[in-house]
Amino acid sequence: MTTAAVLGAGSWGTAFAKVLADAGTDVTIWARREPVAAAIREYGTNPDYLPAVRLPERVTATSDAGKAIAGADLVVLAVPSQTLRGNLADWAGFVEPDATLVSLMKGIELGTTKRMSEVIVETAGVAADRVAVVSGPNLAAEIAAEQPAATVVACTDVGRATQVQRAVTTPYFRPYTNEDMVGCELGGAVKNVIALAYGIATAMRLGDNTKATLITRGLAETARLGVALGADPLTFAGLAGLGDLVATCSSPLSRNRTFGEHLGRGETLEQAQAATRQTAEGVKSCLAIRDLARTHKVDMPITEQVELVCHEGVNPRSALIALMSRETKPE
Ligand SMILES: NC(=O)C1=CN([C@@H]2O[C@H](COP(=O)(O)OP(=O)(O)OC[C@H]3O[C@@H](n4cnc5c(N)ncnc54)[C@H](O)[C@@H]3O)[C@@H](O)[C@H]2O)C=CC1
Ligand SMILES: O=C(CO)COP(=O)(O)O
Repeated sequence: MTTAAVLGAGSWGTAFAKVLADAGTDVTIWARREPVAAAIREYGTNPDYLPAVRLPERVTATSDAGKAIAGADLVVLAVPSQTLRGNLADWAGFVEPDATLVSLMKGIELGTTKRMSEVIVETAGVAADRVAVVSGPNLAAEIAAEQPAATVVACTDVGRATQVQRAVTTPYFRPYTNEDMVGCELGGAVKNVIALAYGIATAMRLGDNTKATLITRGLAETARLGVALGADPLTFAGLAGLGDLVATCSSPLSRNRTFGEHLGRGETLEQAQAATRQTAEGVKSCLAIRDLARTHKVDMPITEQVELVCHEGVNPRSALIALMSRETKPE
């Protein structure tokens, strides 16, 4: 019998706790705010993030992270990428010696340009093969509504990947295992940046050819970076690559796409932040991904322009002109 702690009671942490419980795993969610933990315990709902979703009885919650983590076989991390290092420093001492740490996060750390699994290894002081990543086309609200979806569980230890796979297999959630951590994590992080570009294009009323071009060339630059960092190029054709990119770009549920729409309507970063509440990871990660690309001498023109629009106040129309006037080259 597997038990899990889910650290972070946002949309994905909450929906993922439901998946675990529906697969037969006992789950304790850690919520930063006690009223959220109390509502999950008493009413079986998360009023702030997924108010319409009734959580299974196997799900409970606490605002005491130590209580959630102690005894858990799976420690699932579902906080914003940029807060992970600080959070995990407080939590690492509670993690059981053979527990698997599972990252749900889709971001790259600012300053260090590290992937989330690297931050986990460093901060929790665990071997890299104890860390798994779950990534795929998994919009939280759709999963919580039990709309059929698939995902990837990546881990260099195939046994652990299979254990996590088993712990999250339900009639509506179908996980595949994969050993390519780098590819899965980059696919998840970079698609958020491309979804910002897609949202900008949507608000500018650009057509389907433009949007298909953004998806395709966005995937090309993601794969270029991935290959430079040792990923398997085939991963980018899979669920954690193309699958997640298409879901995020095409869905009005995506926070990154929605954030991009605000920018595309001419709002400043501050105005877009004020108008949106949940985590849009691409806004910060675009800086770290741009830095990573420059370090590895990888050309990522869409990411460069998204960063300029987000953080340098560049007008979306100028960004579009810059992309379209680049030197022509073979595909
Ligand atoms: N929502 C979705 O559909 C999906 C999200 N993800 C990824 O999952 C990760 C978590 O995202 P969501 O749950 O969607 O975010 P969210 O914005 O819904 O919730 C974030 C949670 O983190 C908490 N939080 C905020 N600042 C914190 C801090 N300083 N310390 C500790 N906790 C803090 C919030 O209270 C909230 O419970 C992100 O990396 C996201 O990219 C991945 C797949 C699907
Ligand atoms: O990662 C996601 C879907 O797989 C969710 O995307 P957003 O964070 O843009 O909502």
